[in-house]
Amino acid sequence: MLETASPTPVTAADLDRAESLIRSIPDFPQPGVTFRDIMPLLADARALRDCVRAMIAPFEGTFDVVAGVEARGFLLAGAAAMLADVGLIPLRKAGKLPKPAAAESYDLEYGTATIEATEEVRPGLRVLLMDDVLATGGTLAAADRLVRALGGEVVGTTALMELTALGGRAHVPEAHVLFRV
Ligand SMILES: O=P(O)(O)OC[C@H]1O[C@H](OP(=O)(O)OP(=O)(O)O)[C@H](O)[C@@H]1O
Ligand SMILES: Nc1ncnc2[nH]cnc12
Repeated sequence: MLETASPTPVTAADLDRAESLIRSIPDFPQPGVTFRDIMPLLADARALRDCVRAMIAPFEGTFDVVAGVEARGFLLAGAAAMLADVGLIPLRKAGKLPKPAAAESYDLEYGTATIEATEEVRPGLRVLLMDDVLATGGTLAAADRLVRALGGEVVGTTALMELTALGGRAHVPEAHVLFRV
């Protein structure tokens, strides 16, 4: 049985506890940005497990792989792939993959970036996209384009938290998120 099918569901209280472990750092990485630091949450076994289970629960049985966006998305996607007993596809920042099959560029809250994927994203592969933060939505929208450009099927998008003031949901309207700040 998959871990996500555990008879003990993740409760609202579990998620409140996990959310309390997200640290807000003012003016990082630049003045005016409040950085939402998930390191305390990741360091807590119960919070990490509860969050990953809740992030993938709505999609159980619908995906062949989890694709995580470098770097923080890797941490959650790796844990999710193990829980769901599926493979992991890292979507890497430009220049890291020796043999990229496709690339997509996008704007960030603080800068611009390009992500790349390998040919392991094959036509018809059912992919669950995963990241820590939905901010402007540029990253997850680019990840969606990237997977589709290689013929993959995006079955869903899941993030730990949404920074609502940045309006990213307009770019990924179906995204499943645990926390809204
Ligand atoms: O919705 P968006 O505006 O696109 O922003 C969200 C992205 O920004 C952060 O990544 P970042 O590029 O800072 O990289 P990191 O994970 O390597 O820290 C975060 O981990 C998301 O991937
Ligand atoms: N404010 C923020 N905090 C943490 N991660 C982010 N990614 C984009 N914006 C972010």
